[in-house]
Amino acid sequence: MERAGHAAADLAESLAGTGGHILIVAGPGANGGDAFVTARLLRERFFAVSLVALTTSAATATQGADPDDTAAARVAFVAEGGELLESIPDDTPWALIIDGLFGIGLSRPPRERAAELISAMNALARRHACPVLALDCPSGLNADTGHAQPTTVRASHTLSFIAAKPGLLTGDGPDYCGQLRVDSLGLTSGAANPGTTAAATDSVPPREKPPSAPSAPLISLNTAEPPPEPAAQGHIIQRRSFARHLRARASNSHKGSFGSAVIIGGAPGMAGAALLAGRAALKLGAGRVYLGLLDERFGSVDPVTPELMLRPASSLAAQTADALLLGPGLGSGETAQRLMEQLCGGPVPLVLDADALNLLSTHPALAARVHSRQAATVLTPHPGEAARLLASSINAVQSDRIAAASALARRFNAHVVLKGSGSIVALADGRWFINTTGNPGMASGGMGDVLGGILVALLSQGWPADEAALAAVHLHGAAADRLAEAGIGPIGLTASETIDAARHLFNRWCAGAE
Ligand SMILES: NC(=O)C1=CN([C@@H]2O[C@H](COP(=O)(O)OP(=O)(O)OC[C@H]3O[C@@H](n4cnc5c(N)ncnc54)[C@H](O)[C@@H]3O)[C@@H](O)[C@H]2O)[C@@H](O)CC1
Ligand SMILES: Nc1ncnc2c1ncn2[C@@H]1O[C@H](COP(=O)(O)OP(=O)(O)O)[C@@H](O)[C@H]1O
Ligand SMILES: [K+]
Repeated sequence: MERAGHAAADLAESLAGTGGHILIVAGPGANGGDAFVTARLLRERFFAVSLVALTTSAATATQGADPDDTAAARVAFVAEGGELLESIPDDTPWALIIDGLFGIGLSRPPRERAAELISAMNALARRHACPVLALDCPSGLNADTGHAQPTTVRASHTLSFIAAKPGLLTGDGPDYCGQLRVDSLGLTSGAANPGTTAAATDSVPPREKPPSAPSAPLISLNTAEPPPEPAAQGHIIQRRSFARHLRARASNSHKGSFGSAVIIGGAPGMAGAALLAGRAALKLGAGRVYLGLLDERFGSVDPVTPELMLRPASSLAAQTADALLLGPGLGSGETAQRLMEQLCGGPVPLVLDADALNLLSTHPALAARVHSRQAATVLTPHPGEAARLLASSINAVQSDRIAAASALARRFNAHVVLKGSGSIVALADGRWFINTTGNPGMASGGMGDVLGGILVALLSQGWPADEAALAAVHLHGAAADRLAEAGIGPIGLTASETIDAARHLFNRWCAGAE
């Protein structure tokens, strides 16, 4: 706690500037303890500090917390002349607000005085245009799941202690955390999270690079259902998670060296989805890309990308493929269903997206077939598709994205990419990862088709399915981030532009240029 307070005071000092007034709100548990230590240290550094505690009675103040640490921090603050205020002083031009109300111990929605303090912090930050520093986790955000309560602190900066928590990186987390920074507090792996390496202290801007520690483990708290062995382990996806497959091409290679990707979809009115997937597969290096369109009126050539081999979908069922993507614009008619039945049992890696997932949710026999496949399967649902597959609601999926993705991975014996802000990749063996690349510019039509195309391209080039899923998700988001940094987005970013950016980045990664 003392170390947490020091780290917080250092950051607060840089955020508040000189001579500013700092408002600190302290809760009843150890998060409040961190706030008392921070307040004491900032007073020692001559800042004007106003500290408002949720409970001012020492007896109730330590309930549920580490009573010794929190009480000692409170006593030390008061002993050095600090005052516990009942309410937030009026008319103070706050330079910084520090939220030390709740951290990982939030156990119910904030109500009454707790909710009032959170609302006041948010309102004052808006009124004074001042930064809000959340200690460990913005109060009201579930640090396990990324689900925000209706009353949650909207921080501009979050300083998370020991390691990042999953809920800071997915769902509502990034919007409420602002710039995320992780301080390991000097703890080594064993102390932080047995069996993992320590988290780094690097600054993590929202939606961008995670801490650059070797494997950036996350503290996994209590995801709903315990997964099968090996024990579930949360990590942030980093390039090193799949770097061993990033390599330059051998000179003596030919198109057969990079596999055939087969993509089935494009029912009448939905050819665009399959074309986007096909173009992505081509530009991410598949040796040959066959596109089986259900809309047979479309013709046999895509004039924009004549390299794609367009075929009637039914004729591709027997085509030799090294990897298969089923679903972009597939529709849910009888032909789609028949093709699914034909192709699901095959011995090659299979990606199921979009309508293929919807068919899976309504046809138990197909689901059983997918579960018993010999080759790897990757499912790429967005939250709506995940909800249908789980016979649940989008709200339920979004309120615990890790649990939802993990449940699907178990149910279908597949690797699952649950898309959206902070995509979750849950692997069939129980491990799960959070992706921190990507931005809201990706909330545009066709972006998911591009992900499917990137994925099938990597699979056709022989990548193992688990690492292909991690790499495709990471690359897809990183490409969109690159474009947004260059002003091509987030507003108006298109799926087609993301394909070209992904190709550029992938080539640089494979060449070791970055
Ligand atoms: N575990 C560790 O090694 C460290 C923990 N630290 C801090 O400790 C925090 C966790 O401490 P705690 O476990 O005490 O948890 P918190 O301080 O997050 O909150 C727990 C307290 O809040 C109450 N509470 C929860 N939800 C409430 C609600 N909606 N309305 C009113 N009261 C509510 C609980 O009854 C309990 O008293 C971390 O987030 C971090 O800030 C740091 O000091 C660094 C080291
Ligand atoms: N706010 C966001 N932040 C990060 N990534 C996003 C965001 N919104 C969408 N994406 C990504 O964009 C893609 C959208 O996929 P999907 O919803 O299937 O789109 P479509 O059906 O139009 O192809 C997914 O990879 C998803 O993770
Ligand atoms: K907090």
